[in-house]
Amino acid sequence: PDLRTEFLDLPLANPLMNASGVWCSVASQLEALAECAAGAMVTKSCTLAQRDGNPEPRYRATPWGSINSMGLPNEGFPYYLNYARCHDYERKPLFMSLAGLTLDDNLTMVAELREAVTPVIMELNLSCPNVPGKAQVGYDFEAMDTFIHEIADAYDRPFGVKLPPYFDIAHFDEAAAILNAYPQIAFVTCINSIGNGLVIDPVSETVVIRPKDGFGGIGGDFVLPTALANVNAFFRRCPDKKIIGCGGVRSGEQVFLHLLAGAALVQVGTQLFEEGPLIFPRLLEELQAIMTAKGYDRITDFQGKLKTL
Ligand SMILES: O=C(O)c1[nH]c(=O)[nH]c(=O)c1I
Repeated sequence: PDLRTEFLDLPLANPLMNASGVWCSVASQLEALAECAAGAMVTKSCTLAQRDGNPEPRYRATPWGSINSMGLPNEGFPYYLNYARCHDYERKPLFMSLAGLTLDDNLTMVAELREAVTPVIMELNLSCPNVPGKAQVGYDFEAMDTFIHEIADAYDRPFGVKLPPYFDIAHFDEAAAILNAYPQIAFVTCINSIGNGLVIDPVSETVVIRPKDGFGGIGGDFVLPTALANVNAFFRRCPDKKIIGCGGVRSGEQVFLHLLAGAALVQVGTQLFEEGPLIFPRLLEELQAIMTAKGYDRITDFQGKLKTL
């Protein structure tokens, strides 16, 4: 079967990529992603200045997924802009994730990104749940509208937003209404981690990560139904936009489900953290096996064709 696809008029070898934050914080990791089998890649969300992030331990894998409260550690915007300038775009598209701590910081980064002659695709992260004292924009619809309005004005190209999971139909409706008011938003990445879960070790009777009394974003198997719901909810509500699926992918089957639910591309987070970039050839093989078994020759044969009862 043919796994080739395209995104914003760019050809991709396949619809897979990393989730922002995983295996993409420093040049050595970015170079590994550039060389691996994934069809695209994205950088760690960055702030204007370098950040150490939260105290460790701040990430833990569990049998059903992961919990993290990294706290937005990153090398700072100039570092990732420099990588974007050096990236080989013939090899695969590069997305750059921005997560400024304030609207002004985002506007400063966006203005500089606009001046930089690079075909990088901006993914605006509105959903970081782990910066103490910063409520995430994705759950404040007024702030979300303002952020997007100002950033769309300051930027001259299509871009996307990384959203948190929503759980109420009224919130899907309200968030989609905001996004649909901005044609410049070409894609929506659903979902970021499910914020502020709590993993407790029954033996030590202790939380498993240090920051925020053990509260952190949940990823992995546990979030798959919520991820698929958010992908499909925005796929139905934003017909003029692409949806990038993220959440709960550990095998070809979940890639297939995200594509069926309407995803154009599929990001891998927790399982990439655990397995490394060699997960991508495995996921591609497993996806191809599923397509062969079902008689699908290409992604468009089933993409977005989820059936209801
Ligand atoms: O704690 C983090 O760095 C982090 N962790 C997440 O789970 N999602 C995010 O968007 C971010 I910026």
